[in-house]
Amino acid sequence: MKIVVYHAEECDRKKCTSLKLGRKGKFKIVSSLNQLPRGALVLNPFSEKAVSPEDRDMVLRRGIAALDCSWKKVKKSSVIFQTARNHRSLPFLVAANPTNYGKPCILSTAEAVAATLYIVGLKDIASDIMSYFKWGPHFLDLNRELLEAYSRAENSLEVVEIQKKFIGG
Ligand SMILES: C[S@@+](CC[C@H](N)C(=O)[O-])C[C@H]1O[C@@H](n2cnc3c(N)ncnc32)[C@H](O)[C@@H]1O
Repeated sequence: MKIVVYHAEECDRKKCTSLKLGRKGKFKIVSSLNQLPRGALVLNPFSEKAVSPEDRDMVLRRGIAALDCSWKKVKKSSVIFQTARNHRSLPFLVAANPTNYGKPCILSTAEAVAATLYIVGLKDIASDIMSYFKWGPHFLDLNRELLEAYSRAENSLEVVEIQKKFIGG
C-alpha cells in the first residue's frame, strides 16, 4: 500500500503524526511534488467529492497522497491541491488526536489516511495505522457507526447523503 505524504515542515516535529508513521515505515515522506504517486487519491479537505468505497481500486493500485502542513496555514491554493487529480475530502468525522480532539473534519494526517482506508474496506490496514498512537484506536471507536455506514455506501453521493442525515439529526 503506497501512502505518500508531502511534508511542508510547518509542524511541531514531535507531535507530527505523519513523521511518526514515516519513521515506522508506514508512510513515505517526500519534500517534492514530483515524488507523489501518479493517479493517487489526494486527501484534500477542500474537495467537493467525498471519499467512498468506489475509490477502493484507485487506493489499491495508485495509493493515497496527503499534505502535512499546519491547519492554520492550509489553503485551497496550497500547492499540492493545485497539481494532482483525484482529490477527495472526508465526510463528517470527529478527530480524536490530542491537538484537535472532538473537532469535526479537522483530522490529523494519520486519522485522515486511516479513515480513507476504512471507508474503502481496508479496515485492518486502518487499524494498523491507528495502533501507533495511544489515542488511535479511540478514533476508530468514536467514529465507528459513521465509518461503517460510509463503508457500505455505493458512491460519493451516497456518502454525502449519510453525512447529511447524520448532521441533520
Ligand atoms: C493539515 S494537515 C495537519 C497534520 C498534523 N500536523 C498532523 O500531525 O497530522 C492534515 C492533512 O490530512 C488530510 N486531511 C485531514 N482532514 C481531512 C479531511 N477532512 N478531508 C480530506 N483530507 C483531510 C489532508 O491531506 C490535510 O492536509
